[in-house]
Amino acid sequence: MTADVKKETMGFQTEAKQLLHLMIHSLYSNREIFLRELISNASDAIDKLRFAALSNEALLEGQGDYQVQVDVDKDARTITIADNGIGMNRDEVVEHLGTIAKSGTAAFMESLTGDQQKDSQLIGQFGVGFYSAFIVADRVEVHTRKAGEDADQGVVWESHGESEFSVEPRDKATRGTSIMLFLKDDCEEFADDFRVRSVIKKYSDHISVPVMMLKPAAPVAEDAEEQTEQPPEYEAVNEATALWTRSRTEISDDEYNEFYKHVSHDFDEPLTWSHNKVEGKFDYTSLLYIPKRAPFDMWNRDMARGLKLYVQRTFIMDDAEQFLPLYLRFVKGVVDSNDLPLNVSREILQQDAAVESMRSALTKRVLDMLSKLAKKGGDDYAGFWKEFGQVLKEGPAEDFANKEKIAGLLRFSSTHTDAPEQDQSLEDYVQRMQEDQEKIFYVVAENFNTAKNSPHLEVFRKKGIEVLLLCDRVDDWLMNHLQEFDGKAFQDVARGALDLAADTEEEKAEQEKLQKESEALVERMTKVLEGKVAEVRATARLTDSPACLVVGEFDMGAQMRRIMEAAGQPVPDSKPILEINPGHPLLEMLDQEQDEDQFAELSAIVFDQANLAEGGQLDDPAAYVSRLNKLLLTLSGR
Ligand SMILES: Nc1ncnc2c1ncn2[C@@H]1O[C@H](COP(=O)(O)OP(=O)(O)OP(=O)(O)O)[C@@H](O)[C@H]1O
Repeated sequence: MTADVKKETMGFQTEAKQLLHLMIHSLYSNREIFLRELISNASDAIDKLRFAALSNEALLEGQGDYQVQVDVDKDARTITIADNGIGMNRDEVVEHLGTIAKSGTAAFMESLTGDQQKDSQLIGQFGVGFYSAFIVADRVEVHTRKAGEDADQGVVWESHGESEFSVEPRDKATRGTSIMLFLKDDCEEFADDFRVRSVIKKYSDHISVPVMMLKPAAPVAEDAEEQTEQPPEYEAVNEATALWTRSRTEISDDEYNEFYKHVSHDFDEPLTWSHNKVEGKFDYTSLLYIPKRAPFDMWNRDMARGLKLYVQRTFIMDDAEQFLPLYLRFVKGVVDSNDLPLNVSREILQQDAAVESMRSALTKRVLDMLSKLAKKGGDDYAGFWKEFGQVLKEGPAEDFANKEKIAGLLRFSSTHTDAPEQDQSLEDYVQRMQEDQEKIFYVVAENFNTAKNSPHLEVFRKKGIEVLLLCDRVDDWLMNHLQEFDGKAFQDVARGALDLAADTEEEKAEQEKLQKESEALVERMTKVLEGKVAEVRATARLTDSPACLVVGEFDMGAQMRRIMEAAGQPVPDSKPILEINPGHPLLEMLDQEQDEDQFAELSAIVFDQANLAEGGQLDDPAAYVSRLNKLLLTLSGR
């Protein structure tokens, strides 16, 4: 049987085809990155073998020197990247090189705009990987064989990067993967030894395995009588020590940046990083990065998250999620422990006391790194907040111990600026607090405008007291877990009775008078609104609006109630309190109304409007419209 008979041609998965096409076009101006991607994959494959060999030495086939070898052939216009890593069997080749296994790929494809510049950033963030070979090559041949298997289990995968690829068996004596790129006409620079060396140096210096290239031939002496054939000699082109093991002072920003791209598969540079060696009870090194941009799948529950775990410089696993809490899931990097056993598994990590203590130290590190970024000023922290603020807001609920620290990192919009940008810190707020103000006030609403124009703010605006304007979905939940900051309690302005310490004695007396005078009105309204409200009471918190709704001190906030209802969750049955502004002409009119039916109608309108003003939904909107229409008609006397 000839090899041809076993050759099979297959089609790329639709998403893979789209990605290939887009990548070739949008990344062309940055095409040298294909080398970084292929060397990064080769190094990952070696890491995987090194780990597998810990429990099965036979996989090494007696050859434990790991390396990546890069060969160029100017005449044939090819470049070959070969590794002696884990390799792939036939099924793996088809799966890994013919499909994209990442969850959310289809949604990602839909988010592409067709605008080259924007798309190239998105694609970078998605991770370009193996397919980047087709930016420079019009034909790619992958010859691979899984470590530990026989030579006749070798496979060749080949494609022109259009819609199809083929696979066929071919013997391979050595384990690992060799990728040969047949370069496009205008990419022959990548068959040039000097050019390739400089690209490797630039992108792959930090890779811990040596990347070998043929040593330039020594000049042959003219009087040499007979030229003897020397076996080709290879030399390492990169530094080949794991970057995090080197001392901070020796590492340049460029090297940190490139290493980030290797561990994160991000195309962009990181926002900041923190590199630390810890000695003492536990010995470990960590290198943690904050990305500039949120990954496309940050809200996907199955997104890959966590750090790359090494034990004594041996790669153990990707996405070790036990080292950081969920609300810091955007952090990328490496942790290398000297204490954990080499055969550590995910299950062991979950129960290990050393891991627990590393997790709390690493969490502090990240929070400190963010505080530093925030203190530095400039746009960096604002950029961070825009991308990851929503995730950080999950923090106080998840991480009780660091609540105060996280609170210091939060940013809000507030009546101080009245703008939707979330750029005010609690520290700023506290500094601006009035002399006898004891609480930090906030309002939560569906959206920014509803928050900003909330009737609950009227008295605060009048008195010049700042209120935080919250309108993100997580906000009600966040505030349930944030009781205080800097010793000052938080107070929802739409919850419970309003007690402003800033009120003067005169104002307090005035309020009491108001309560007394409106007793009759309150009683009448309570009667006609029975079943709809828990209570009706007069308030001094309104200046322009006739009424507003307030939730009881211990009841669920209105926003939380709406979210839970939308999610089909049962919500406890609690009724709002209607607070009225007796000085408002509408209420004065109501007070004068003798006709009890008319009084009931008007009261119902006041109640429904208070609900609408805070972004609520009416129980019976049609009844509201009909009441209002009846009222409008009386205007024209019909
Ligand atoms: N040199 C190699 N040796 C062994 N397996 C490889 C090699 N190169 C690629 N693979 C396999 O193919 C898969 C797909 O590679 P690809 O580079 O497209 O994506 P990735 O490395 O998983 O992530 P990213 O797209 O973010 O780089 C890899 O996960 C790996 O399983």
